[in-house]
Amino acid sequence: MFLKKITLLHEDIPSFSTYPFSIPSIRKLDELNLESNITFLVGENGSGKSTLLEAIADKCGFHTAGGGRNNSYEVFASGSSLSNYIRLSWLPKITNGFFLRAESFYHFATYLDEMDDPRAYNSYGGKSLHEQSHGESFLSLFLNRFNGDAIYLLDEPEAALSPARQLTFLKILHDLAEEGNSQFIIATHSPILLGCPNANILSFDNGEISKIAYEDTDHYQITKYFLQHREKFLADLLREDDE
Ligand SMILES: Nc1ncnc2c1ncn2[C@@H]1O[C@H](COP(=O)(O)OP(=O)(O)OP(=O)(O)O)[C@@H](O)[C@H]1O
Repeated sequence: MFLKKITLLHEDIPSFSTYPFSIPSIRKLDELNLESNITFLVGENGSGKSTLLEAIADKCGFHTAGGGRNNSYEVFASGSSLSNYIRLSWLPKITNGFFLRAESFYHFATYLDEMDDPRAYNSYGGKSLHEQSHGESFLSLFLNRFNGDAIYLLDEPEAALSPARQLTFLKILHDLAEEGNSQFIIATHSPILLGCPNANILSFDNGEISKIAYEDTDHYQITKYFLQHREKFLADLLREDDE
């Protein structure tokens, strides 16, 4: 592990009534201890996961639209100033890593193409990411670019992956974390990825960031109930809509 703790510098914050400090989970943040090579961030849409992940990426010097330290390209800038108000505690400090933002990965692929140098693709499966399907390009990144002694910040990596490929990714993740000495912080809605062994799950729900067991997440409970009681679940859901 490398990144051990994230601290919100409360005393420096001008106002808690504007974004990003108005987000309940961020407002209540004090110190967040990371205890595993894999930390998942879960929570309802809009609960603050991406905001925190992007601030960590910015603080690491990664491009906030996606990429590593050496990737500099023109695309929308970071939307929040949270990175100016957090402290990252490392032991040891590393600078190698990557920020994957599913929603802007297209721009990263274009940036590689515009370098107009075949060597640019070496870490991404040997050919343009635009010539690979969305899911294939994600897996190329995970398989070729990700290796040891690095921190990877991933925002919804499951976005392009079929359930089978999510399992492939889970295996890559597990092996890199166990044997490759890589650290991952991953915002996800995937009940498959969340099942990765030896991971810590942090919930952003209920206005705070707190540790949660896999079986207590909505992702696990709703998916399990849906699969086990699909007909009843749908009947109840659709009846509610009709009322
Ligand atoms: N640039 C911005 N300016 C103002 N508010 C913003 C901005 N970006 C996000 N927000 C708000 O901050 C809140 C947290 O957004 P964030 O993207 O961090 O949520 P999230 O937990 O990652 O959600 P999701 O699961 O949908 O990706 C949301 O209510 C969102 O509307």
